Amino acid sequence: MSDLVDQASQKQAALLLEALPYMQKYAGRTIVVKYGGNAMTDDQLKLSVMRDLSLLQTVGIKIVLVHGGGPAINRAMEQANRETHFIDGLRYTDEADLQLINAVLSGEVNKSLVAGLIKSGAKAVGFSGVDGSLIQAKQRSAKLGYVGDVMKINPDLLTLTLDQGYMPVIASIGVDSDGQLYNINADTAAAEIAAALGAQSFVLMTNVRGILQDPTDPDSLYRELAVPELQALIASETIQGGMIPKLKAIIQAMRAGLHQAVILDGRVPHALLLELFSDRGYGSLISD
Ligand SMILES: Nc1ncnc2c1ncn2[C@@H]1O[C@H](COP(=O)(O)OP(=O)(O)O)[C@@H](O)[C@H]1O
Ligand SMILES: CC(=O)N[C@@H](CCC(=O)OP(=O)(O)O)C(=O)O
Repeated sequence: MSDLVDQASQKQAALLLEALPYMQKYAGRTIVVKYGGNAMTDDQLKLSVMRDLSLLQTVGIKIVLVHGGGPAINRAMEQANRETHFIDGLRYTDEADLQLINAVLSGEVNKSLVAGLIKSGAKAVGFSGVDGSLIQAKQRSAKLGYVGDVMKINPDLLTLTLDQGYMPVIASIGVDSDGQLYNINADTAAAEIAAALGAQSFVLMTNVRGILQDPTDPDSLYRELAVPELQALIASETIQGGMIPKLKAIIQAMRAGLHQAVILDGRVPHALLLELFSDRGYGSLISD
């Protein structure tokens, strides 16, 4: 064996050994991962994220994957010649939009992720928040149409599938007791699910390194923050756009008992593994 191969194998073994205590720390625990539409930039990258999730399942971590799909919805709306507008970061949703959004999120995006997980050797099952009344919702306000607020999470279907060794993959569509569906922001849905399951950690994969002091400077990353600091950042308007619902969802989930959340760049290969399995951390770590 050449020296080069030998050195490379040594490095690989060292990395595995470094990861071991973290694998042990999370084994048997639940981690809720929110995979944002803006991090699903191409099929290759999506598959690489599914491989990482498959590895986490293989080492005994119970993963619940909640996904968005904003850009895929935008494309479908454009193709259908429908106008999109957002109010405070939430998409106004009329009856026809709701049908299309449900088809894109619960159909196209959900099944492509489940297929990617199966291709990566994982056991995965996809459903939306409608199935098993997982996400019980109500209308947020008339001015947003069929946008929902989460009233309650019914975790039965999640515990059932996790106990059978499957990874549940969830589209953020909710339902009320009359069977009316609602479009729900995926960050909010994921945070509510993390709180309801008493998850060990809640990881949000997006298209920035984490929470930035200056949104135009990737090097201005906050590595660690606590909830009161998040509130101050929102109040000072350092946080804008799509980052606002993320932080509000984390604050809400922490009030409901979540202890740890992480925001990281899901477009960086293996960011999830680097975050969970090394001392260095990777994105912004938020503690209660
Ligand atoms: N202080 C900040 N730090 C990081 N991102 C920020 C900040 N303020 C605003 N943002 C914006 O929030 C976006 C992430 O939210 P969003 O586009 O909704 O992502 P996703 O599709 O993953 O949910 C970033 O791309 C960035 O433009
Ligand atoms: C009410 C509302 O705005 N729902 C979102 C649901 C999808 C989502 O949140 O996707 P990302 O995580 O990729 O942004 C929407 O219609 O875009």
